[in-house]
Amino acid sequence: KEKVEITKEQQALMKIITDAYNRHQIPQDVAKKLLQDQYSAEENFLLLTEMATSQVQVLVEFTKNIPGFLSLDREDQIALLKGSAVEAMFLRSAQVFSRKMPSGHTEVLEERIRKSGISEEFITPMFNFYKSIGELHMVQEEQALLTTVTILTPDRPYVKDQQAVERLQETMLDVLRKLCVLQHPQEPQYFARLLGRLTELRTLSHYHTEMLASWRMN
Ligand SMILES: O=C(NC1CCCCC1)[C@H]([C@@H]1CCCCO1)n1c(-c2ccc(Cl)cc2)nc2cc(F)c(Cl)cc21
Repeated sequence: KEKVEITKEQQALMKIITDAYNRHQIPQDVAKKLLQDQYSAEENFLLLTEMATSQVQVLVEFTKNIPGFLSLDREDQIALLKGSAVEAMFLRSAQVFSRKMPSGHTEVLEERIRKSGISEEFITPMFNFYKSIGELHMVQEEQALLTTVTILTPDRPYVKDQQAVERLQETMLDVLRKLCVLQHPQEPQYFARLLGRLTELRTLSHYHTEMLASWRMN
């Protein structure tokens, strides 16, 4: 049973990434808005586009704090951002949905999103993903590292120097793996479960264009 230990450098790396992740929250809290008022399908669609747009800006700022990211080829940086923006948006939506809320709030939030205009066929896979993320009860360091690992996916379209991205992603995966072992000692397969969510996330993201195109406007 090897003793898992996070090195000083890995500790520092994790702090930089987690602080950056927490700093770059979405300006106005979309969950609060949805809990306060009931919006029409058009208003919900507008809210989603506004949120997604501000999320992209947040993502760009966040990646600047990923050690090594700015040393990548500039065009590769853009390819990584473009390739991960939708996944990062769904991952953040899942994390917002899974936040501990006063009793009854999550149910209201779910109901409002179910009725927001999204086509029926996408509701189930989307909430299955949100609930599978919620069940992991990730600590904020794990959330930040999981988003970082998603951004640093080497096989995004148009990435030229995949090796350089792979090296960075490996560095982050090593920290995440150790963190999972230390945070969830009772669950040796926790890290594997976490990575399995990234596969589900990629599938959900394939629906994104169709989800927008089929938004049920009145
Ligand atoms: O604005 C949203 N998410 C932002 C995106 C940037 C990061 C912060 C969260 C959307 C909007 C809100 C208005 C109704 C329709 O869903 N949203 C989605 C969602 C995302 C993609 C599509 Cl195509 C459909 C729905 N899932 C959510 C889960 C949630 F818990 C909350 Cl609070 C909002 C959620």
